[in-house]
Amino acid sequence: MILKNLPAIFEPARPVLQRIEQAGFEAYFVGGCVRDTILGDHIHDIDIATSAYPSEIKAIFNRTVDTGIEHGTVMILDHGTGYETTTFRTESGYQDYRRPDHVTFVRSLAEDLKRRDFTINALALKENGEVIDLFNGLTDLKHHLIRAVGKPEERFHEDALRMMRAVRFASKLDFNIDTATEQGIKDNAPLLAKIAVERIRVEFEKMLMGQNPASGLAKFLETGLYQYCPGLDHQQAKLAALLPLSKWQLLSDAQVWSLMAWQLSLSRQGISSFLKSWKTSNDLIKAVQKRVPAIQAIRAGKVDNLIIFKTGLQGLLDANAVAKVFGWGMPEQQLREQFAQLPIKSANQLAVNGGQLIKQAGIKPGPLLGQIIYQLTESVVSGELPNQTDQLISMAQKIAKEG
Ligand SMILES: Nc1ccn([C@@H]2O[C@H](COP(=O)(O)OP(=O)(O)OP(=O)(O)O)[C@@H](O)[C@H]2O)c(=O)n1
Ligand SMILES: [Mg+2]
Repeated sequence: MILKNLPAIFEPARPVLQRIEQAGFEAYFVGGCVRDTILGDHIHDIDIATSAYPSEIKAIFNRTVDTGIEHGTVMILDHGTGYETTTFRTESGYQDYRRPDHVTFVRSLAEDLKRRDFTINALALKENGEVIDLFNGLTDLKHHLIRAVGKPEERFHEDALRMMRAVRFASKLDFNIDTATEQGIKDNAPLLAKIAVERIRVEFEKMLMGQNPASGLAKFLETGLYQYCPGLDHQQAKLAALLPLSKWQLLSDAQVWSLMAWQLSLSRQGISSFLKSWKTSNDLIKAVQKRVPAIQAIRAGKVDNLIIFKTGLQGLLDANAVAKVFGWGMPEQQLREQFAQLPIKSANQLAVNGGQLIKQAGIKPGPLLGQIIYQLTESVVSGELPNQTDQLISMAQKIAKEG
């Protein structure tokens, strides 16, 4: 197969490959960028593989950075753009199911491609548009099939994360998984326990943000992979309840994890421990804790000023995206308008601050001050009280007297 017009992203990289070839070596675009070009999908980055050793690449180009030289990766800097180039390699060992004990540089493209995960990811593209397809990746692309290169078990023993990649691609591309490959995942699913949770998390998130997340999730359940993921091992029934829902379109990790927290009925504390077991950031934990009550409000048709204020616009839109999965979504424009009409949109817009309450309302610093500010904020947000300094101060004095 020859691709006549390569997407624009390849153009500036072509001279880089040409220079490697002129120096007597081979160089190809490889991996996801070739797959996505043939599918006509968006390409987010370009990977280059070459027969030249790192030292040889560094001799050809003036400006390079050693980004992963022990694995054969060197970044070539060309007109302000960096191109990651990796020497063809074979790997051996894999005693821990996640990284090779030895990386050996080789001169043969075939040797390099045969240690890649799936046939659709083992295509190579020459600078002139010629596609090298040694494992029938093109046929599998046409038939929408994810198939391991060679023996599935060997590929999954080399890197157990590839089992998660299979279900991620099934969702992302809306592809099926070849029967032998799927059997390989079932047989080797327990090896996922060897993989760092951060790496699993990336694949899990991408799975739920794909074109057909319900299909990816179904395979994640059928193969038993879920049993080796934090907090999901006993949740088959709740996860399976998501499968009949068809209107998924999640766009961010906050949305993905809010859906999980909602579906698993997690409390505020439960969200924190669940997400800590997935090693997410604290910001994400806070974001999910904000979004779950908003999902509840949307579902109940009780989206009042207070919940809008507490959740914030982005949080509301995320909660609504999750609610949509269940068919409860509100028109986005309505949420935007309700937010726009809030008397104040953040706590610092309150017409009085702690210092003023101490000086002008005679309130002592301490927990009561915090409570008063909270009550004033609530009254202003809900429209009971205008956001005017004098009115807020007299209200504060009244609360202090009564409290
Ligand atoms: N566990 C892995 C990870 C990657 N690869 C190979 O390295 C390429 C690049 O990896 P990566 O960028 O992680 O995945 P892509 O397939 O490019 O998908 P995307 O970047 O779109 O997520 C893959 O296509 C595949 O050939 C592999 O064989 N095994
Ligand atoms: Mg990639």
